[in-house]
Amino acid sequence: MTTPQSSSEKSIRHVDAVVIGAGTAGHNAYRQISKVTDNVVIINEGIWSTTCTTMGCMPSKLLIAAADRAYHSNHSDEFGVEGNATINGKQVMKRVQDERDRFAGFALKSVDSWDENNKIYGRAIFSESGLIEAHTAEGDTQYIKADHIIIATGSKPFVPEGWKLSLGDTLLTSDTIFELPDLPKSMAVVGAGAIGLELAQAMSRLGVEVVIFNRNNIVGGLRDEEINQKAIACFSNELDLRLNTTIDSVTRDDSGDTPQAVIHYTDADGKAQTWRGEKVLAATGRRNTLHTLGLEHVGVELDKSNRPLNFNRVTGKIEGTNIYIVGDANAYMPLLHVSSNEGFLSGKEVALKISGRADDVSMSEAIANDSDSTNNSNMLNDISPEKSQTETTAMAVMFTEPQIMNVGQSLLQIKEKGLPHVIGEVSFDNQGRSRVMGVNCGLLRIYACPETHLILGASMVGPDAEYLAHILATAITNQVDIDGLLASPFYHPTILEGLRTALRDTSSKIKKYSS
Ligand SMILES: Cc1cc2nc3c(=O)[nH]c(=O)nc-3n(C[C@H](O)[C@H](O)[C@H](O)COP(=O)(O)OP(=O)(O)OC[C@H]3O[C@@H](n4cnc5c(N)ncnc54)[C@H](O)[C@@H]3O)c2cc1C
Ligand SMILES: NC(=O)c1ccc[n+]([C@@H]2O[C@H](COP(=O)([O-])OP(=O)(O)OC[C@H]3O[C@@H](n4cnc5c(N)ncnc54)[C@H](O)[C@@H]3O)[C@@H](O)[C@H]2O)c1
Repeated sequence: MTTPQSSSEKSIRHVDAVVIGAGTAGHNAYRQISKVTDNVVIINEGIWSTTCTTMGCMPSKLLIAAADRAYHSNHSDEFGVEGNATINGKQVMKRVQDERDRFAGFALKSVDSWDENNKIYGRAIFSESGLIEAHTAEGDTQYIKADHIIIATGSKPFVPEGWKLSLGDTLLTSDTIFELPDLPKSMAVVGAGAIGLELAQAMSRLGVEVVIFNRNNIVGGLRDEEINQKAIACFSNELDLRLNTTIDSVTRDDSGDTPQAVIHYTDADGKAQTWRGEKVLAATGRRNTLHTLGLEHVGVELDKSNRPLNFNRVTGKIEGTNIYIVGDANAYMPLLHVSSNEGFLSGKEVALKISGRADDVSMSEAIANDSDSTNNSNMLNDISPEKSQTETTAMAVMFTEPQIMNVGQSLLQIKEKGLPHVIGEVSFDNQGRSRVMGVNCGLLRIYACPETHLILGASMVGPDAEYLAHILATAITNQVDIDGLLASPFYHPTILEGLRTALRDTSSKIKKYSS
């Protein structure tokens, strides 16, 4: 519906709901709302195929898949299998791009099926009057008034100031690295977080000369120093990790045949050093863009880290407003499954409100009856009326080798809160199946409450960490205690038997604590 405004000559479109951002969170929210109304708009600048499929989770895992093939072909001598794999960089990148485009195609097919009248290609901001202004690529501005607003604007790579200008096209971010037509000869990866570790190891395994710089002595953002030290030890077996370094300046040298990136840095011993090579990957974090949206005009306050205040961690709703902020945009847990769940739940809640069913249908019933909700069933406990609303159990996995995983509360959080806890652990250095498979480097630590015997959290570097993460997150979510987990069968010989050893260690420490 379009209402002409005589005073300002503006044409204001009044909609039931607007979704800003067409990534995973925005797609999920839009799909739910469009089930109950056609009077919904989704505004998006840039790609419509989602960060995860196009420049995030999927292309990074495709690159890692190629890298692991290469690495194991060349590093199986101890098994009596000698190999000398040739890496065809162009074919590596072609498969990454072809498969990535296939995944992106599914997302775009869904977008194509949406009513063209409901899609606006442009950038949204809030005006002083509280209207949403959509600035389109053609230079038009559309004015929108919405009864419900879902902000799903994601995050962008953070690049230190001046680097783009100094490094030009020798600088890569996760937005550009998957577009390379071939593998570079050498690369500095700045940042040893999730993106830095995953991509540095993949590139190194594909024969690129890689060094990783990190400003502190922490890899993968680990908050348990023992796991951190173990991770550093495991990765140092194959990666050139330069931790505790300060990048003083970056420049570019165009004097030779190929442009060279140059990094001047101070190493861990305080010595001035220089690195030269073909590319620099800035993996120095991602930032949301909430501060650029004019949210102050609609009563949303942000903290120093650009996170919304008065925020419901389950649905993303800003209390006292009709606004939801979901996915990477709220900067609380910038992970795919969280973006997906938050987009779905906010969209579902808005759909129930629009259809006037919010009061008579509980969210759990709505989800149980929803054919799209299979991925979101873990949220049922969080939002059923019988239980108070709680946050999703935190879970993160890094797809390095060995993998890193964290679930529940970190050791740092537990200590800061002063919670009573014991720590049970297992080393994977000599664990049976890990040794059989030649993947024996790792450590798992489980933090448990000695009073309730419940798991508070866990951290691990080691093989199959992705599966252990899911088991432990399920136990935390469903409040299965240590004995409950130990009562489950563990097949022999599996890497998961390591989990049983850690649980037994936790159990014996609980007994000692209590006696
Ligand atoms: C290299 C890499 C690897 C990753 N690997 C994993 C992984 O293995 N597992 C995992 O769980 N997570 C992973 N992630 C994180 C995951 O990709 C994100 O958490 C997820 O994609 C965020 O989805 P979203 O919907 O919040 O945002 P996005 O998908 O980024 O969507 C936001 C959309 O909003 C648009 N937009 C922004 N501002 C505006 C505006 N003002 N107006 C209109 N539109 C706007 C953007 O252009 C974009 O289209 C990875 C990320 C990267 C970069
Ligand atoms: N497997 C996964 O789930 C996965 C994979 C990739 C990315 N992600 C998501 O993407 C987010 C962003 O990842 P990221 O790795 O870019 O960010 P991050 O915040 O995890 O890590 C950034 C790292 O860069 C370092 N750093 C920052 N500035 C630096 C500087 N000037 N010099 C040296 N080091 C510097 C930091 O100390 C930190 O170790 C993650 O938090 C995660 O949510 C998830």
